[in-house]
Amino acid sequence: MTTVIDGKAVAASVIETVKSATRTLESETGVRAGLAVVIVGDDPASHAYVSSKSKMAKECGFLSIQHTLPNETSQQDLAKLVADLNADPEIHGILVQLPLPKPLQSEPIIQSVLPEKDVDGLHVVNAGKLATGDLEGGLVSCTPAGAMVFVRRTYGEDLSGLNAVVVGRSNLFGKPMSALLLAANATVTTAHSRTKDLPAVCRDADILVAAVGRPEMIKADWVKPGAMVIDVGINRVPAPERGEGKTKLVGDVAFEECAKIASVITPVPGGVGPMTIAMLMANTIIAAYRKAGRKPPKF
Ligand SMILES: Nc1nc2c(c(=O)[nH]1)N[C@@H](CN(C=O)c1ccc(C(=O)N[C@@H](CCC(=O)O)C(=O)O)cc1)CN2
Repeated sequence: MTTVIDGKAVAASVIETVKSATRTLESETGVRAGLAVVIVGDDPASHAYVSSKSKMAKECGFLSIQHTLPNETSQQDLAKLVADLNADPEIHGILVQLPLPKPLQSEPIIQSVLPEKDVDGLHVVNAGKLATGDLEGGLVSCTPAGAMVFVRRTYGEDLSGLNAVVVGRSNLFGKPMSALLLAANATVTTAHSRTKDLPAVCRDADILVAAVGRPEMIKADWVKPGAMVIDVGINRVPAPERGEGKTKLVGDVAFEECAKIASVITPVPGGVGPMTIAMLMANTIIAAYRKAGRKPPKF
């Protein structure tokens, strides 16, 4: 029997932990966790994600601030906003929604967020801590942190003896996911578009993670029987079967056929996606606990 992970349910359990930790922190120290989310431009998907983040932050009991800036925002004005948020003692977490509209450059902005407020986990200090196996001191990028919750709930804390293959090497997902799996003692391969015989490499994986952005690229014969398959892709494709001009979301994994081979699999939608926002809340409460000199909860 294949287990299809219910990402919404797991995310809801993470949010319950965040809510309880928020109440404890406020009642014991008077500190209310604060999250600032910054969005530039008018991309509809980004606006939807940011609204969900701001709404969820309120539900968690945080001070939730959203800065919505126009397309024409200059690099300097955006940098000034980040500097102001860095200096604001009520704000424990800062997230700049990506991608930024052209010609804005995201990297200088990401690196200007104070590492201790970088709840996206993208600052080189946080990426470096993760790369050196320091999982307690830094903040981890939200989507891989969420995928690791699924892995821990399936296999436990120690992945010794398991082969993990991560297809994709982005800074937002592939690299931190590989580092997290390695820190949990898995034998990790980071595969990408230039990997030779990708299907054969994937077939070796006990844990196969797909983050390539190519609809349904991973096929059933790429999957080792009994493997755990985590799909991080979110691709909107035409769905003429639903009516003229209709679309649907699919992952990077051909779900129906791969579900017959895997023992555990995540769906799209409803798998890793909801964990991204839940782990942003988790990172914010971790940052607030650290600022207050308290030991943060574990997720
Ligand atoms: N600064 C950041 N920018 C972006 C990130 C990020 O982690 N930090 N990730 C993505 C977008 N994203 C959050 O920002 C995000 C993507 C998807 C989901 C989600 O819940 N997806 C649902 C489907 C949603 C739909 O119907 O469209 C799912 O998979 O079930 C949440 C957050 C890029 N930018």
